[in-house]
Amino acid sequence: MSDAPRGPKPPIPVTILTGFLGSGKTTLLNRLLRDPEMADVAVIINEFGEIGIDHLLVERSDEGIVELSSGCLCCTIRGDLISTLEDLLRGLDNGRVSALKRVVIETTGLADPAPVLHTVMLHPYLMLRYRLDGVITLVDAVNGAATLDAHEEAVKQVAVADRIVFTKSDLIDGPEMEAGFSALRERVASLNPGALKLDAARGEATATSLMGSGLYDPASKIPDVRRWLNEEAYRDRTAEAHGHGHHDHRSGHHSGHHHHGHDHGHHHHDINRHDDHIRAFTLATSRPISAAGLEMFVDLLRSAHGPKLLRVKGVVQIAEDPDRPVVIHGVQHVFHPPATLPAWPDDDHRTRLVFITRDMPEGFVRRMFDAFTGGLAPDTPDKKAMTDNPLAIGGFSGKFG
Ligand SMILES: Nc1nc2c(ncn2[C@@H]2O[C@H](COP(=O)(O)OP(=O)(O)OP(=O)(O)O)[C@@H](O)[C@H]2O)c(=O)[nH]1
Repeated sequence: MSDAPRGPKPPIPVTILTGFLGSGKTTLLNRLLRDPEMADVAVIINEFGEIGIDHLLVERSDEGIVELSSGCLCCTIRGDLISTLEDLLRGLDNGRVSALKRVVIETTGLADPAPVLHTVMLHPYLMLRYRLDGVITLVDAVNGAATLDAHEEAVKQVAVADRIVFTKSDLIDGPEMEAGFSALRERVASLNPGALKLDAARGEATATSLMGSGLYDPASKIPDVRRWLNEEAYRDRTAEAHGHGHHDHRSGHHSGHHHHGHDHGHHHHDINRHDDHIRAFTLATSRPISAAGLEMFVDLLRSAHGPKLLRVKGVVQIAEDPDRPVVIHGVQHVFHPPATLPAWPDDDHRTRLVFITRDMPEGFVRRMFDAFTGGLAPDTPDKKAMTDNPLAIGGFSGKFG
């Protein structure tokens, strides 16, 4: 009965909002929900987290979906996340929900964000209708360092992010706190060089800057691979690590030598710091890989090393079809089905991948990729041996996980 075109509808982008307990997720959401940009966006929050949103609700509804005066839809998770996402689709399909531009899912503070991502990306039906756009992670400017020290999940939340928002920086007062915050920003940047960093107190955490961090910006026809990967940031970090010093992007703070923080870092001498397990690096090569080789590389990464992969994204040049790049996008062992772009967005046709890993060294990933592009170093096992037994690779001493 409707005039709507038949055939599959384009997938709805999903944004994950994460951040440790009390990092300010509800506060930020409350502010975002007043933004006209958030019209036709559905926000899914946990029952526990809804206190701060209550005063925005214009009506209650039995379905658990309410429309705010800004046009934003708000749902609380009544059953599980899957049924909430299905309810939204049902509402859209039967016209009860007039439009659904995007879904934002607020995760509980303690959570490892991966299971939420898995719910969306591995569900056979939901993955056809929803697509992961990006992950926003909130980091408390005052308590963030202690949280990163104490909780591995917090480190993971930072590592998987596309956008990082520093909250409560308005509470930073005096040189000691300034130094602590400066060290925290430095630490977050080395955990995740590519994510855009925003400061809530400076008004930077707007709907426009937070949403649409994925490759497919509905506003632009040509995917902005450069912006999405931001691999320059990874290279800058590597250069800094080799002694080029760092520049502080926050205006008025150029000293840059605060970050030793001996008096704040109780865990300074703790060799087991969670951060030390994390590596952020890029892999770029002008050697194309066969379609089958890429599939095996991704399969091997995912099946044997999934828990060690926090985030992987990039574009890959395929030997059989070098003019159309394949997009790779994975969070731990969950990968989006590879998508083929109609053309390269610019003159750079090299394979470019960015990785954030835990206990998986750069050299290991590089050798594994090289094995599938035929660029094997003479002293490494050949790719047959590797696919037969991925543990045979030199320098790797992990176990299947
Ligand atoms: N000064 C200041 N306080 C903030 C800011 N953001 C949040 N808060 C306060 O921090 C506390 C926790 O904020 P919430 O927004 O409830 O944090 P949350 O991440 O939703 O917390 P959980 O749902 O418990 O995980 C509240 O008292 C907020 O008022 C900020 O940018 N500046």
